[in-house]
Amino acid sequence: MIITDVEVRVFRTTTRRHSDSAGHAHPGPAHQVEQAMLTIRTENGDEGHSFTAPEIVRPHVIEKFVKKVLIGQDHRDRERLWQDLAHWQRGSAAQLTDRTLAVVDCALWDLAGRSLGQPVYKLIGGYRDKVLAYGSIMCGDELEGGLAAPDDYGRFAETLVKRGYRGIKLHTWMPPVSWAPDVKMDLKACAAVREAVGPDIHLMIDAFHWYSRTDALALGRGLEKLDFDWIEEPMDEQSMSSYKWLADNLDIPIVGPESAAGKHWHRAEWLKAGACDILRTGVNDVGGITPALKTMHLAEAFGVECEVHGNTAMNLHVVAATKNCRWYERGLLHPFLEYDDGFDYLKTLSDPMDAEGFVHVPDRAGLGEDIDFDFIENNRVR
Ligand SMILES: O=C(O)[C@H](O)[C@@H](O)[C@@H](O)C(=O)NO
Ligand SMILES: [Mg+2]
Repeated sequence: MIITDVEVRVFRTTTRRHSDSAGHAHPGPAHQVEQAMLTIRTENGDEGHSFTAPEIVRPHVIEKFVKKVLIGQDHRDRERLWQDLAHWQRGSAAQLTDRTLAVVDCALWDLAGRSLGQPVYKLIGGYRDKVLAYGSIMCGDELEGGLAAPDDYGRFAETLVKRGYRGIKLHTWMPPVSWAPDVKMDLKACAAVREAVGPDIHLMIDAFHWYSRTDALALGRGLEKLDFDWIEEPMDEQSMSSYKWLADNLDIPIVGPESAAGKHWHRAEWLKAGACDILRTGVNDVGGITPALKTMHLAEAFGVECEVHGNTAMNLHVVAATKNCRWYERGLLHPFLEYDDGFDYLKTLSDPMDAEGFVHVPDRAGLGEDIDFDFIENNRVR
């Protein structure tokens, strides 16, 4: 049970996802990027693994913080280990981020599951073994035949419904797209999708994240006419009072916060302030599965649903172990990409979706990621 080692393996993986100057993903030519696998090992050889960007687990962070907290400790003491790392953040000169807490916490949960031969959601306390997914479409672009016009979104939405999705979320156009942001164009894309899929498919929007209150109000009012389920992150989430104002002025549910710092503590303040109608959490956003569960339970105590941000196994296990969440966010999707091709370092998908739109939680131990260790070793760079 005692942690004896923390190891980072950095390897090359091929992807067609490219980030723009605002960090949003778009399709492009296949290229190689570096990925890191964090491994936490115990005295009896049990291991837990989790994946992240190499800079999140760079040597300074691992040697100065992670190893100092973990080595010599009982790996089952996830709550104390998480609290110890979280308390060190304040004095870390902003070097110990929520992303690092998240990857360490996920590897500890994976270790617990693998050592006991149980899926993580069953260790937490399973609620379901499958969940409806919404297709989370990439931000708009200026690619011919991509997501460059409202009808492109409509056509793509039709293919997603044929694939089995019962919910679709649009990320509309944002800078650096030359003419974005544009509320009217956002509403045209949403109208084209509603027209294309009909009244029974659930629709949501994740809009430009820095609209003014009046722009966000105009967008929300337009979405109410299109019977959208929710509006997400249309303004800077650092202004909680703006979201309180928007929620007071709109009927369509407001979902948030996704990107605001402060983990479950700040999300408690959003609920107390009435700044959202549906809360939001995400394993990477709040620092792990441990705080994501705290957020889910906090929302449940207020009778509030909490939607989980992001795909991958870590978020799927949170959704599978909680009741007050309707969807799994499967994405990001684009007409030029085949999401079901997965990752070259995983042998099978962590979030397989059937033709009825249900994602099934793999019945594999830990987070259930079917890791291709040979691929990682053969493509390892350090
Ligand atoms: O680039 C972003 O803002 C996020 O990756 C976004 O596209 C997506 O993850 C999201 O916000 N989902 O709700
Ligand atoms: Mg979002």
